[in-house]
Amino acid sequence: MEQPVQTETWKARSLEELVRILHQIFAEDKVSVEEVQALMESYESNPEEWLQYAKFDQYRYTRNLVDNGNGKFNLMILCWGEGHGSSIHDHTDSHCFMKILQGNLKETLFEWPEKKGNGEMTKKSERVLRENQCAYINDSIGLHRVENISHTEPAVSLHLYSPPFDTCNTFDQRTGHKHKVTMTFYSQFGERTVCVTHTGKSLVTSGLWP
Ligand SMILES: N[C@@H](CS(=O)O)C(=O)O
Ligand SMILES: [Fe+2]
Repeated sequence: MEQPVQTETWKARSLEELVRILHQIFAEDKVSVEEVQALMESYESNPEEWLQYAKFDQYRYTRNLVDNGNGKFNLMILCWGEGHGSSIHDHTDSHCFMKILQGNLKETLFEWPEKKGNGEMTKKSERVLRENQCAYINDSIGLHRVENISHTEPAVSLHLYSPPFDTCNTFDQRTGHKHKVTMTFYSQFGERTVCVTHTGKSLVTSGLWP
């Protein structure tokens, strides 16, 4: 992704329109991070448009696929119950955009641990993302953990990953040790998915749960 000479300013008036413009943008050879971020921020969250994808779990955050971006990106809605959060993780060399559709999410940034490190991970910064804000992260910026710290309000976020990926690393905050994990979808296109392995074992995994 690169910065073009001129960045177009789009306004997405609905989730459907947002998806349509994203397809247009990602059909080009070069995609501007700033353009995608501004476009995602321009969409004013309307729950009527995304409620069909927002499926919550009582215990952990869920990942719900909205669109597979013609193979170029994955667009998904993440549902965070009160107190739900992710482990510290990377993004497998992809670009990650995260827009808040409802509530607030706290994002804590961490430095990559030393190769031979064996100690507490270094916190770089933290911030609270509010409704309609769109954040961006990639592996060169660092690692993060995302949390809904509210005890009373659920939170919903819209994530775009390009290129799509389904494995990443989670990190132990005390030791910096990493662990490769596979992520799955709790639902796809509004339908609940049940993941079954070749041995018939049902995978309860969906997100990067601590
Ligand atoms: N990257 C995480 C969500 S987050 O905590 O940024 C995921 O795709 O599950
Ligand atoms: Fe993330």
